Amino acid sequence: MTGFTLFDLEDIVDDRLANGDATSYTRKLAAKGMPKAAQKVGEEAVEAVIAAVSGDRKGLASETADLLYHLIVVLRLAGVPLSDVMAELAARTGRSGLEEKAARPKE
Ligand SMILES: N=c1c2ncn([C@@H]3O[C@H](COP(=O)(O)OP(=O)(O)OP(=O)(O)O)[C@@H](O)[C@H]3O)c2ncn1[C@@H]1O[C@H](COP(=O)(O)O)[C@@H](O)[C@H]1O
Repeated sequence: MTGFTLFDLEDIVDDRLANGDATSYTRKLAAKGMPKAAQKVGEEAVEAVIAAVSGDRKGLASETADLLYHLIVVLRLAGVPLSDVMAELAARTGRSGLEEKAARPKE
C-alpha cells in the first residue's frame, strides 16, 4: 500500500500538460488531441477487460493503471477536475446502484 493517490497523478499530469518537454509521453499524447487520448482510454479498457476475463490478476492491475492514467489525461484535456468525479461518486454513497437505476428518467 502506498500513499500515492489519483490526485497525485492528476497533479503530475497537469504539470506535464503545462510544462512537459519532448521526453513527456503526456505532452506527446496531448499534442495529438482529444480523439487520440480518448482512443487510448478505449484501448486500455479493452486490455483491462481481457486481463480480467482471462484471470490475469497482475495484468489486470497493470492495465487498470494504464486505464486510470489515460482517463485522467482525458479528464484534464476536457477541463474536468478529478474532484468532480470524486464528488459524483461521493454523492452516490448510501444509495444502491439498483436504486439509482430505478430512479433514472424513463426514455
Ligand atoms: N502512469 C503513467 C502511464 N501509464 C502508461 N503510460 C504510458 O502510456 C503509453 C502506452 O503505451 P502503448 O504501447 O499502449 O501506446 P504507444 O505505442 O506508446 O502509443 P500509440 O502508438 O498507441 O499512440 C506508454 O508509453 C506508457 O509508458 C504512462 N505514462 C505516464 N504515466 C505517469 O505520468 C507521469 C509523467 O509521464 P511523462 O508525461 O512521460 O513525463 C509518469 O511519471 C507517470 O506517473
